[in-house]
Amino acid sequence: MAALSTASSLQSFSELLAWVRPALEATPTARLLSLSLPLPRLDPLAAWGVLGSSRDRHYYQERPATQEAIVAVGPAALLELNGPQRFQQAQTFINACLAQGLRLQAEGATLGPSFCCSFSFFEDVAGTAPAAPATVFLPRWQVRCQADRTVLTASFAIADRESYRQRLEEVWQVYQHLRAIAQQPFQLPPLRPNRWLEQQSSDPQSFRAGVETVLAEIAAGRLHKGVLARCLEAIAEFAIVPEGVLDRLRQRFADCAIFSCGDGRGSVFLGATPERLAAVEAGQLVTEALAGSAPRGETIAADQALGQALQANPKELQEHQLVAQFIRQTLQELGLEPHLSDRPQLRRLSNIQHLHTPIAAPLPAALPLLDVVAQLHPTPAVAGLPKQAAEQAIRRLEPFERSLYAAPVGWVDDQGNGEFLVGIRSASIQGNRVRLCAGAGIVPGSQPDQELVEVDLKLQAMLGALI
Ligand SMILES: C=C(O[C@@H]1C=C(C(=O)O)C=C[C@H]1O)C(=O)O
Repeated sequence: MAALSTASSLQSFSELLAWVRPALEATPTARLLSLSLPLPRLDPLAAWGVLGSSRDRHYYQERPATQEAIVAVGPAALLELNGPQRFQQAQTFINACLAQGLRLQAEGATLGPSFCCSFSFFEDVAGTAPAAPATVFLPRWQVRCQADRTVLTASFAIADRESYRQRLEEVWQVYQHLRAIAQQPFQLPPLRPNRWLEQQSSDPQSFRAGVETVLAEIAAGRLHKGVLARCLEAIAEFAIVPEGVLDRLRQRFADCAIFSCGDGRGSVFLGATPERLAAVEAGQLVTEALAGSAPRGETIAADQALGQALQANPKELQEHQLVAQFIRQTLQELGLEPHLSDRPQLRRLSNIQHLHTPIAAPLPAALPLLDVVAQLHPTPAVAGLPKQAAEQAIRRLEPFERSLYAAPVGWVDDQGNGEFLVGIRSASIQGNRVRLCAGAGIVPGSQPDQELVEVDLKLQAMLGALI
């Protein structure tokens, strides 16, 4: 296991070297070094501009409402994999990296390295899909922001006992650069005006027919709930700038989690999701049921009426309860004791409102977050119930590959803390081409036309933020 030492505030490169060298000498087995240094508060998008760009392999996550963010750029260690054991294999890789790693934290830098992960919706994906079914990487550069602290963590392989000096010089330079930009207000460079040249959505008639088929499967007792999505593809005149999209998303959807995953090969999957699959902090697991939707009203009175109608609508309540019960049961099967209220609250986003039940459970240290993610994904909020029959219906009825849509993206750190989001309200970007998916839950009483309206509302909100 890695040693952990601290250094009081570092003023110069020679102090950094004098701190790291003896620690490395005392740990001859270390193959990876992670170095954490304290920073003043800074804008995560500004930090990204120093560490690299959306063209690099990256994971970006920001919650504007709580001022939490993680910016992770470039791989110091990377694994791409597929198959039914992908969550467990990702955890094995993380354990192996931690076992070979030496982690050093300077005073005030009490946040360690994180491993950033993305998993596709299904365990295997078509050969043409841009994303690997599972990716986990230890970032070369990471800035983590919390309300009370900001920390740079640089990680790199130690090839031999001499070459680390050059890496350390680079770390020192980046550290100085980040400290300097923290003093300045941040603004993205102006983006050139862009426009859509072409837009094409999957056939609305085949979506309606899919909804009818799911309703027939429910009537026949093969399904309790299904979730069907539509896909929209668009081509813009110029390449879409992911940093610009994220900046817009964080302004428009400040109460959501803004995220971006890039494979460093030209594909970026980003979005503003209201849905957290699972998070762990200090031994507490937090998850939620989010299902059941209504539009926002034009006036306060109309909005409240829509919200109250949503909370009293038996069809929406059933759709929601199936999700809450599934999560409760899954956590209980993992030996946990989840707490949740019987009545869902309202979660109001700028364009839509949902039924929402927060769920929490103490999590023993022996149970990693990824084990919980493996059991929860896909919840009936994005797949349906029973899981297997719902997944088969999706494969049969959706005329496109879900890829990363509605799948888990997130991170876990060296202390077992972390967060996985559900990758909805999202888009895949490749240069000037984008692909968006959005879905809706189908239960008895669902109307194909209404589901189509709900899905299109979700698609348009995302499309409008892309250029
Ligand atoms: C599937 C999506 O959203 C899910 C479906 C919802 C619903 O049907 O009411 C609500 C929230 C999400 O759990 C999506 O946005 O694509």
